[in-house]
Amino acid sequence: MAEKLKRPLLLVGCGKMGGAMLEGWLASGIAAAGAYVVEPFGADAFANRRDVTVVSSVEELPADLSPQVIILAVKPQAMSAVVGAYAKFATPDCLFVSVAAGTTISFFEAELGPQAAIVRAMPNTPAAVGQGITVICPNAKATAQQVADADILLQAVGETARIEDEALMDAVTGVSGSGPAYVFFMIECMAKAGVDAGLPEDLAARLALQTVAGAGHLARQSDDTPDQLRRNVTSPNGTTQAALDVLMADDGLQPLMTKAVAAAANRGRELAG
Ligand SMILES: NC(=O)C1=CN([C@@H]2O[C@H](COP(=O)(O)OP(=O)(O)OC[C@H]3O[C@@H](n4cnc5c(N)ncnc54)[C@H](OP(=O)(O)O)[C@@H]3O)[C@@H](O)[C@H]2O)C=CC1
Ligand SMILES: O=C(O)[C@@H]1CCC=N1
Repeated sequence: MAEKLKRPLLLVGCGKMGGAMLEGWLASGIAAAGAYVVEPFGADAFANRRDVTVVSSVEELPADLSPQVIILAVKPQAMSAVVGAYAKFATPDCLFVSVAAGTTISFFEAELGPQAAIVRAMPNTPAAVGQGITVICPNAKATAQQVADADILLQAVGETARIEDEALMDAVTGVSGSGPAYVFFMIECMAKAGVDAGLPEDLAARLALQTVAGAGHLARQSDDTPDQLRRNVTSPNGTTQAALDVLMADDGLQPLMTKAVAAAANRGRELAG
């Protein structure tokens, strides 16, 4: 780990996404200056962890706390009730990173003040094991150093990409933010299909999980494209071809996936209010 934050990070909301990122940050050592967590009913998984202080409200934070980065990871629907209490931290040397789906940079500028440095980010839960991908989009007040800080922080839990057009964030959410759920569902579907084809449940579950994990690993390691890797499995007129004739039919997986991603992106736009 080359770079570490010089001042503490403050995580607001330590649920599934905030907790996944914090797990990754602690493992990477990036929060060497300490991490503070605000979580109303406590964050048991982090209560006794070194360098982590968990409090249940903003009022319980040390009066002299000067976080380098504040990560806002509460539900989009809760954000307007929560974020105002953090406006006191909105000085030029404090960066706000929001991971909330749909919630726009202009919303945060209105809540935190026009001087606030903000990065809107869309991570995903594989961050917990350092395998996430996060797309970031900064506002005009975020300095190059602060954007670099956000990048360092999020690279500690996986890959990052940057976009300038905030409107693309909803499509990003539809592909990678929500995407792990589609893959987990595919594991479930493959296992169920195996049981339907006569396999014992535990073997079907194991085959489905390792096949998805192994294929993902191969796709990443290989110089071949996913398309070529698919062809490598597909013997002419063999078993895979029979299955792909179903999955690649006009009403197969592609139109379904396009519809699913569009539904997620549309929901993101709705959450913007
Ligand atoms: N889950 C995911 O895969 C991803 C989620 N996101 C985004 O991350 C954000 C969090 O989602 P997710 O982790 O799934 O949701 P969770 O409900 O698991 O986490 C939100 C947490 O915030 C807590 N909270 C509520 N009010 C406050 C408050 N006033 N101060 C501090 N914490 C508070 C909640 O506590 P309590 O439950 O007690 O109310 C909860 O633990 C959302 O905005 C979502 O869009 C982005 C990418 C992926
Ligand atoms: O389902 C949601 O709204 C959040 C955003 C992306 C993943 N989970």
